[in-house]
Amino acid sequence: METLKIVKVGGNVIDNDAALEKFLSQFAALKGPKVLVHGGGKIATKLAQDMQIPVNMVDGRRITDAATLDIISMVYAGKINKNIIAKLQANQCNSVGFSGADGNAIVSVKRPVKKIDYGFVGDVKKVNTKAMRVLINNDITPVFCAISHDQNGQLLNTNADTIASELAIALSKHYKTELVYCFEKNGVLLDVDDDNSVIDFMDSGTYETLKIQGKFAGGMLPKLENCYYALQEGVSKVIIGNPSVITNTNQKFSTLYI
Ligand SMILES: Nc1ncnc2c1ncn2[C@@H]1O[C@H](COP(=O)(O)OP(=O)(O)O)[C@@H](O)[C@H]1O
Ligand SMILES: CC(=O)N[C@@H](CCC(=O)OP(=O)(O)O)C(=O)O
Repeated sequence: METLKIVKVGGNVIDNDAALEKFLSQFAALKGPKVLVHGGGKIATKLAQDMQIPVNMVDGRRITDAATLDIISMVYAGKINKNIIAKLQANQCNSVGFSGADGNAIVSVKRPVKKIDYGFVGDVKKVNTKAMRVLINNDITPVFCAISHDQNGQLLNTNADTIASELAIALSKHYKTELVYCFEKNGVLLDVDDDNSVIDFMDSGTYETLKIQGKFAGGMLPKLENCYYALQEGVSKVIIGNPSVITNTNQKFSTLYI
């Protein structure tokens, strides 16, 4: 089976022009089949604040009312996705932008209201890989934003880390999949304020212990949940590191395993 890399890049990198340019030139140079997933939560938050629309995050997930859904659709599927595609084309990486509605790629259901009403947030139910595989097998890179749909005409906000892990799981039926999460820190840190405290290897037992000790917060919580879920569901390798990890394996990063 051919190896396919699914690379997710987070909002703090996207929000920094120089860091994004550097990352995209490194991503474009990656050999072999690949898929890019991007977040953009930080930019959506800024725009919502500028428009005086309240921002509510619970455990790293955005409560998405109708006004917020409009903002994230414009920001994720529009501004960010199209800018990334243009920059990849400038780096000779032919690419096509996707939301989960395109090619019926990611079907989700609106999260049921329990303790919290997340609004227009989708939990992934099915990933259809047909359209993306046609592209991948023709050397064209799919670039996904953090939006899914319910197949009844409704767009839904879905955490970008979840989009990446669900794509990796579905594509693992057709390729050997490696999932790489890139963000602004050097990896999963024992002390979030010390970028040198990278946990090189973390098994699921250590993860549970450190979670109880309160070592992870905010967006790191859904990120790690997604990582272990992906490993359980057939993804071969999951790593977390700063953007250079995709081309430079001499630097520190975290490898997760079950
Ligand atoms: N133990 C930890 N190690 C690294 N980052 C952590 C940790 N605990 C919390 N974080 C926070 O999680 C954030 C990453 O989550 P998030 O912002 O969702 O990432 P992304 O930019 O990939 O979307 C980091 O910016 C950091 O502030
Ligand atoms: C439901 C939910 O929380 N969706 C995320 C999707 C964007 C995202 O995940 O962006 P980063 O990777 O930059 O954090 C949000 O709107 O913030």
